[in-house]
Amino acid sequence: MAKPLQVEVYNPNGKYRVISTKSMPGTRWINLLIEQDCRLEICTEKKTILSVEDIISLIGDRCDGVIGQLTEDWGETLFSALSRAGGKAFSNMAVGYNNVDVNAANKYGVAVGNTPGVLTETTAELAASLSLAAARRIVEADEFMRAGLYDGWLPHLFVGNLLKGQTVGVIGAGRIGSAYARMMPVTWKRASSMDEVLREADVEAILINCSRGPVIDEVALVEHLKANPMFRVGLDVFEDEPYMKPGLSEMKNAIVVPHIASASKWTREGMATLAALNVLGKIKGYPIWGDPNRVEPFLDENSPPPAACPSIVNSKALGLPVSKL
Ligand SMILES: O=C(O)[C@H](O)CO
Repeated sequence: MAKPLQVEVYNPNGKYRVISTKSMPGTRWINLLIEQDCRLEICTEKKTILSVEDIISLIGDRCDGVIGQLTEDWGETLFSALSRAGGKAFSNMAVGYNNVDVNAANKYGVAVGNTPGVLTETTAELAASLSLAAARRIVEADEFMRAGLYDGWLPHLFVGNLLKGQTVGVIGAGRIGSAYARMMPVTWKRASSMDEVLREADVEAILINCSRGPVIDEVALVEHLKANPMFRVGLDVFEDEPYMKPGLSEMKNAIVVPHIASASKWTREGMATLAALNVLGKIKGYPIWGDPNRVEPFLDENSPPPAACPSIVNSKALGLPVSKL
């Protein structure tokens, strides 16, 4: 029999059993759960990505809710295991939920939470940082310095692109894309189609992806980077994460970072709190918050959070009531 995974247990006599598949930033989310009579088990296994079998063993015979991560495969197998254990609540600690089969969750009556509203500015700041770093070749220049190659100023040394006054093309200008456009030292306007974005944008020579890896064909991108040394890319996410397609890591005109767009302390602690409150709210039978992007009341450390689930993506399918707060 497989060895049980290591867990850290809080409030062992709590009435509701909640699992978090990973340790998450901050402590408020832990306190909120234990104050509301939850026994919290946090998986402390060293491996980065837990398998479906690992999570089944964490769920065990009785489990009221699970807080999971975007690296996990939440499909039919896990939702049926959670349902068999009596659980009706799951939340991703992420705004994206492309790792979740929502239809399978609906089939087993499990609410699926996510964490919008708290990532917008943090993600936009990383996208802006990547744009500026790519335009001004900061990573290449840093590597050059550290390698001891700088032996004096030269007219051609690391010449990049000036962004001021250019037009940036944002494909998918929702909350994050719009915040990014406002941060950039460029002019911007709304376009009506992808073709118009590509026709009008000057910053086409720099491609930034802080959404999900599969929106870019990474093999084609590597070929394009090889053929066009002046084309630059800043990637936070990868087609086959955590792997990069062959050749990408050798490209000097690519900046690659490990999916850290939401990685500010405030945002990550907020995501943990929202994910915990999604699970807690469903366990307690609370209604669903009316506007999932208006999350401030849940994040105010000086007052108790509203008695509501901050964001449940399948609330309509499950017929869950909406909060009047
Ligand atoms: O979906 C999300 O929340 C982000 O990708 C995490 O950084």
